[in-house]
Amino acid sequence: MPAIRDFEAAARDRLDPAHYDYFAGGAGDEVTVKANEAAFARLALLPRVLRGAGSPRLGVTLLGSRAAMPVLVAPTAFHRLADPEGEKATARAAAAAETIMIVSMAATVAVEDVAAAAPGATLWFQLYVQPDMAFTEAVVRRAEKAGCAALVVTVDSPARGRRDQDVRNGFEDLPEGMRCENLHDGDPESVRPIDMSPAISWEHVDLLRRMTRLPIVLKGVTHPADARLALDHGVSALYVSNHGGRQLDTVPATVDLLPEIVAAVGGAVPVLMDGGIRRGTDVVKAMALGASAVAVGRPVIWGLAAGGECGVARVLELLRDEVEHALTLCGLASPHDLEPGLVRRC
Ligand SMILES: Cc1cc2nc3c(=O)[nH]c(=O)nc-3n(C[C@H](O)[C@H](O)[C@H](O)COP(=O)(O)O)c2cc1C
Ligand SMILES: O=C(O)C(=O)c1ccccc1
Repeated sequence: MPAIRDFEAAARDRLDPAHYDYFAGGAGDEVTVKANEAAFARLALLPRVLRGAGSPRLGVTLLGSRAAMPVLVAPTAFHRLADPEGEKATARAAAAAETIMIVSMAATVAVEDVAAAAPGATLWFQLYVQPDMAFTEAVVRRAEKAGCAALVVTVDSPARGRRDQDVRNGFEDLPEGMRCENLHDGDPESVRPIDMSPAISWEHVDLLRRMTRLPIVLKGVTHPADARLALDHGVSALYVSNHGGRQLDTVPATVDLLPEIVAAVGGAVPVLMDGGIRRGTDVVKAMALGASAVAVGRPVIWGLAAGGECGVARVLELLRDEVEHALTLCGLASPHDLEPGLVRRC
C-alpha cells in the first residue's frame, strides 16, 4: 500500500464500524477535523534548486530524546480495539522506526507492559491531570518507573468532546476484557474512569513541575497568550494541537495556528504540532513554519488496524521516506534547514 489513505481504507474494511467511527471522528460538525487536512492542501511548497545538498539526514533530538525522524507517534486511546496486541504492537513499530511513542493515559495496555514489550523504545507518557492529585502522582510515578522520558500533559480537555457519531453508534465504553490500564495507582484492582475536569489550572502545571523531574510538554495549546503563559510556568515544550478536531469544534487548523505560536515562543522551547499530517510534504510544511517535529494520530491507528505491528511500521516508514523525498526535492540537507520562505499560501 503506497499511501496513508490506503491504510485508512484497509482499516475501514477491517474495523467494527462503530470503532472505525470512534477513531476517525471528531466533535460537532467536524469542521476542525476537515480543516486540519485542508489547511495543508492550501499551503504550497516553493523548492530551491542546485543546492548540492546531498541526501538529507532526518534525525532530531527533542528534550534529550533522540528520534531518527521528526515524526512522532501522537497519544491515542484504545489500541486494542484496532489490534489484539494493542499498544505493544505500536511501541514495537515505533522502536523499529527509531521514533518516540507518546503512550496515552487511556491505553488498553499498562505503560509498564508497553515498555517491556518494546525494549529500546523511547516512550513519553501522556497525562490527563486528575483532580485527585495523589492519584495523579501515583500514575506519574508509574510512568517514570517504566522509563518514560517526558510527560505530555493534555490541556485541551476540561471536558470530553461531544462526538455525535459515537452517540448514534451507542459507543460509550470499552468492550468486556479491555480497560484503561494506566488509570490505577499500582493496584490493577483499582482502575478508575478518566476524570476530565474543568477545575484543572496553571496551578496544576506548577504542582506537576514540583512533582517530577521529567520535562513537561503542554499538549493542546492553540492561543498565543497561553503559549506565553506556558513559558512563564516553565514548561519544557509546547505541543500545538486541537486534538485532531475531537474536542472544541471550529478551532482553526493547527498548521494555521503554528506561526503565531512559534512567534510567541520566540525559540525559548521546542514547538511540536499534530493534526492532519498525512504526507511527507505536510511534515515539511509544518516544520518550515517553525515546528520542531510533528506527530501523527490516526495514521498510526490505520496502520495498526490494517496490519498490526507491521502495519504501523509500514506507515512510519512511508512517512519517513516521504519526508526524505520531499526534503531532497526542496534541495535541503536536513529538516533544520526548513524556513518559512519555502511555503506559500495559495
Ligand atoms: C482515536 C483517538 C484517540 C485519541 N486519544 C488521545 C488521548 O488519549 N490523549 C491525547 O492527548 N490525545 C488523544 N488523541 C489526540 C491525538 O493525540 C492527536 O492530537 C490527533 O489525533 C492528531 O490528529 P491526527 O489524527 O489528524 O494526526 C486521540 C486522537 C484519536 C484520533
Ligand atoms: O478519544 C479521545 O480523543 C481521547 O482523548 C480519549 C480520552 C480519554 C479516554 C478515551 C479517549
